[in-house]
Amino acid sequence: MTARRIFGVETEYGITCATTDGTTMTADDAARLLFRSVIARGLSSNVFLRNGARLYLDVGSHPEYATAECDDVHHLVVQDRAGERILDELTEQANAHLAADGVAGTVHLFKNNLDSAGNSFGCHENYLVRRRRDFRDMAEALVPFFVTRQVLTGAGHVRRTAAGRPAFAFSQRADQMWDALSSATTRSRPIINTRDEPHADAELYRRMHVIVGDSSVAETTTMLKVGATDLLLGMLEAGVKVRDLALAEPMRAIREISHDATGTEPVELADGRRVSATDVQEDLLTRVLDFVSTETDLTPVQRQVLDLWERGIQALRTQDPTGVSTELDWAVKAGLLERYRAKHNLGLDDPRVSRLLLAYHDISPTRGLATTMAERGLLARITTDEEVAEATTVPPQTTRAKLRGDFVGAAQDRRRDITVDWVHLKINDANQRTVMCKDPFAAVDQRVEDLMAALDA
Ligand SMILES: Nc1ncnc2c1ncn2[C@@H]1O[C@H](COP(=O)(O)OP(=O)(O)OP(=O)(O)O)[C@@H](O)[C@H]1O
Ligand SMILES: [Mg+2]
Repeated sequence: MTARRIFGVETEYGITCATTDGTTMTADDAARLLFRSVIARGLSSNVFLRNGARLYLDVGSHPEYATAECDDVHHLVVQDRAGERILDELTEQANAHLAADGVAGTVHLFKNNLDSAGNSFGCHENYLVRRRRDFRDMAEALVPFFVTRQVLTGAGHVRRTAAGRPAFAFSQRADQMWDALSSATTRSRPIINTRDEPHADAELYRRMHVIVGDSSVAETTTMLKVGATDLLLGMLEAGVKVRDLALAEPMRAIREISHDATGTEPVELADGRRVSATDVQEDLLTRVLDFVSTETDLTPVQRQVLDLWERGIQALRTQDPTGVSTELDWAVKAGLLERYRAKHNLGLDDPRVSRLLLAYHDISPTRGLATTMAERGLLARITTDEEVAEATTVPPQTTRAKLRGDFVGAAQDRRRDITVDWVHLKINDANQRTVMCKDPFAAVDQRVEDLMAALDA
């Protein structure tokens, strides 16, 4: 019933270079410095790594890490954290360069979605779905879920109201979205990007590309974000219809819901009913629970997802975040904010408060807050440092990522020139041998073994 699915998460990171000697360094310069060693190794700022992931610097200055394909939410969380470690290592190298050049500055990388100038960058989720004629219906049925899930998985944000006052909001991303469904990412920034690029056998599959999410710092928030979406998708793919939750104005609702820090103010549905984001989430969770009620082999992480989904709704119902205060980013941040402001008697718009909240997103274990908070029991973890460290070089073992990662690793070890993307593996020599891996579920492939053998030739 809950079929195996492929997922991957792309994270764009915010970058700044804080200098203390009056010199300035733009985000572009900092990003180029960050990628110096990547380019030196592979002659490109767009590389696939031996853990199967993609690391690149697109136009603009946001370094991006796209995890390899996973078929288990726990693995995905581990791979996503591995991306942070890889980028943190690059940050340390960049800082060592600066120090060697006598520049009094520090590069910071942030896992968030807004820079100080208000530019937005994303965290995209990818879900493999079977190709079917009613893809658009399914995507539309998911819109109310994506508009409302920010009350559980939003990163938390201090925004400015129209009157210029600071106020707590659920999401950094909600104000930046312009469309429910569209095939253009940059122009209209839709919730679901419907561009048809499956990175797989196009006759069988589509890749659902979700753009609306906030980047998550808490591992449990990533888990819930992807895990709940996966379960709901499974239910829709099995034929359960969700038609009665369509929103009257999704893009208006997404903003109103983000701005209502209680999660309980109603928004209007297409049928005229008025329900809150919490109501919608509770309704969807009830349907999913009903759908999986006869399921005997839910994975441990699926059970954790359902449990956290339920406790998140409970926290909103009771207006008491205690039960999720180490697991959901917005609640973790609200607690952090509360403690700090009580101690120092500061307003929400005090620059020290802004710096504190930003430090929650700083991926550095030394400069950022997350590592210490986890050590003090203020931030939940579901991975171990060992698992994450291993995932920086070892691909997921049960998907196509294994083929790619092993191929990249073998080529790196033998200093062979190759070209790789999500589907293709190619040796750049006179023969130009290429293998196409169109099945993202396949972790074993004789053709790839032959190709790896050809690396030794
Ligand atoms: N068939 C698939 N189904 C679901 N996810 C996939 C599939 N193939 C690859 N992925 C995941 O999709 C993500 C693709 O990342 P990438 O940044 O290359 O995205 P893109 O949308 O193709 O390109 P871009 O970001 O450059 O517009 C990765 O996280 C990868 O693991
Ligand atoms: Mg991308």
